[in-house]
Amino acid sequence: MISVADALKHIFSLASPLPAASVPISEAAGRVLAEDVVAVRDQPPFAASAMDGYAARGPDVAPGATLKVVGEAPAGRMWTGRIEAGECVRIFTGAPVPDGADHVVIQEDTRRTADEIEILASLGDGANIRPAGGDFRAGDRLTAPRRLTPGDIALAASMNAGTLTVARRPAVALLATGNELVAPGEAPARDQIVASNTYALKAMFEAEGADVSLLPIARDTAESLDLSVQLAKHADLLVTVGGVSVGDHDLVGDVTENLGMERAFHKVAMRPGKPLMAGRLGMTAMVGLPGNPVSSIVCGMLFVIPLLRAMQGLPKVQMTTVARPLAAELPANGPRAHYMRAKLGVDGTVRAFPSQDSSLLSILADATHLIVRPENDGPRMAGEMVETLPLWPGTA
Ligand SMILES: Nc1nc2c(c(=O)[nH]1)N[C@H]1C(S)=C(S)[C@@H](COP(=O)(O)OP(=O)(O)OC[C@H]3O[C@@H](n4cnc5c(N)ncnc54)[C@H](O)[C@@H]3O)O[C@H]1N2
Ligand code: MOO
Repeated sequence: MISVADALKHIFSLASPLPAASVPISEAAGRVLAEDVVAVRDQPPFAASAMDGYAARGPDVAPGATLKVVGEAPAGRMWTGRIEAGECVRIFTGAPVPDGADHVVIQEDTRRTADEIEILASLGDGANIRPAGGDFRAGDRLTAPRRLTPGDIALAASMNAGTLTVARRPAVALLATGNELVAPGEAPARDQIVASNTYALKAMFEAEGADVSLLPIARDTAESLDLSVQLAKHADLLVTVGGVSVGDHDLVGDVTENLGMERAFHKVAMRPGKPLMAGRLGMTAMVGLPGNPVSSIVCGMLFVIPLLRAMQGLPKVQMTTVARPLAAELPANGPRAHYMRAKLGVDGTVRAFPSQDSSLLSILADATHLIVRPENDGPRMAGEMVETLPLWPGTA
């Protein structure tokens, strides 16, 4: 059995970064940027008014002063004259500030008559002008690689990028295996259960930018598995669920090896997830997740998500953990790293659920975090800091 860190190294060696593609900016959120976006002009491109009011010259701006209104500058239509002493221009938020002006007096601080304004005693001390290039300059970059957040998209749009170069979405074929499984909504026989894992995994991988196709459930026969694996031939990644342990009906390893899989490893010193397997089948990377629902979801999170990120050009790093205090003591851990379902309390502590059986989805759904116990970690007291992984980012 290898360690979680070594298993992840092997998994990364299965990944080659996918080629880049160009997408309209309106479709780019959540994709991984493959090429820097470079600003072609300053933003704002001109000194712009930050308020609705009157643009004027600094020395003229004083309570009690009277200024002649000589023009109007709405956003999108600049006033091209030059403001002289004793003059002002009616201006609106976002409009270019006319030459000669270095102040915008907000309209609340003025009294307007037909073609004059009087500046009131309430005058504030702000110039209310956004300098040219105050946001970014021509040549500034939004650097790749990065997963594009809505904020990045707004910045790239502002840099005038109509299309962005992003990594192609990894094509993932997801395959549940087992005679006992039916799809949700179907009628299970008395000795059957409903497949659950692949639906969670599909959601997790899609949230990482993958294009996931759910293959029909394979039966525990070499023929059925063989056929299903063939269906995944054009995928970048095949993720199987179940059939990787040592039972007579656990055929995923044998079938994929007969089809030419170069195995990277089988079995990892972790709980849940011990029978994890990975390798390469031709051009397709393959990860064989254990069948128990929690095992597959934990392994999907620890290994497949970092792999999908690496395929999209992001750094090859493990999932980021956060240290949090324990709500209650934990006994010493054994020789396998343990990923314990836990709940974050309002006081910021994490409490492990008493049962950690890897079949219990009710506990997984109630959990917010996994507590990461390293191999042979000693007993831990309440209040001690432990590393945690958020289970469902974006929901807490
Ligand atoms: N003698 C041993 N038996 C087992 C070992 C072992 O080391 N020695 N390891 C155990 C561990 S740990 C795990 S995890 C499981 C994993 O085995 P498989 O990957 O071969 O998974 P299956 O046997 O096919 O299924 C296990 C369990 O999960 C249910 N399952 C499978 N797929 C799904 C699905 N898509 N949705 C919901 N539930 C699923 C399946 O019905 C079984 O109950 O092996 C242990 N055994
Ligand atoms: O470690 Mo297996 O992954 O529980 O149930």
